[in-house]
Amino acid sequence: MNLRDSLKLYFVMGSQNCERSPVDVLEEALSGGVTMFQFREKGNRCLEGKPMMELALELQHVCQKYRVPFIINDDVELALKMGADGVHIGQEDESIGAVRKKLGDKILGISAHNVREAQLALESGADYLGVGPMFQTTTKNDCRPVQGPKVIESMRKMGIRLPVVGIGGIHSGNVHKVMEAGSDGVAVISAISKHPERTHTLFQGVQDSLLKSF
Ligand SMILES: Cc1ncc(COP(=O)(O)OP(=O)(O)O)c(N)n1
Ligand SMILES: Cc1ncsc1CCOP(=O)(O)O
Ligand SMILES: [Mg+2]
Repeated sequence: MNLRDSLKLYFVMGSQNCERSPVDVLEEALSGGVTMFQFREKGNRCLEGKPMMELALELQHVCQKYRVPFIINDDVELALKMGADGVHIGQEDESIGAVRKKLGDKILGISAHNVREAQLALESGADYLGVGPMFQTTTKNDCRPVQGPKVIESMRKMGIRLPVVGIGGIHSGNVHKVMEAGSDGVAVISAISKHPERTHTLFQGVQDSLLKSF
């Protein structure tokens, strides 16, 4: 699968986001249509040290079973140590160019909140952009103000063709707005971690929007 297709339904999750076993949640999500996974063990009640590493390895194993890319949030050294498929970093994390050098040809995702950040990420070697927050979310404490799907529209208008996923407050009722703005897919935490059975409706929403755009 190429990267644009892998980004259709991108599940981001850590144990702090789950009300049940994260391994079971991921397994259900993957069987429900998730196309890419990011391990984001961060915030209140998150695991550290050996328990974090053990969980990461278990989740990586599940992704390998479903042949879905396994991405690590923030921690480039952990990603290299584990042989993960890539890393996602934000504007407050390590410099994009330095991370690209360390990663070689592994997948590098960058958070972008506006056209300028998107352009810089593109020039520094990003493979895809995570753009948000699209809508109000309570999942990330230090979230930037809501940008809305319009920011993806403006990136496209300015000629940025890099694969893009919208993130933040996305659920099956608003996924079409993100896709109609020109996104290749959506990245979600709570819409799946709290309700893995809704994965099908989200995936269907992405597929319907892609079909309509042809
Ligand atoms: C796909 C995707 N997009 C954006 C983010 C947010 O990254 P960042 O701004 O670095 O914030 P944290 O997730 O590290 O808190 C993401 N993780 N994934
Ligand atoms: C990690 C992240 N980055 C921007 S918003 C967000 C949280 C997304 O969580 P949810 O899908 O539950 O709104
Ligand atoms: Mg980060």
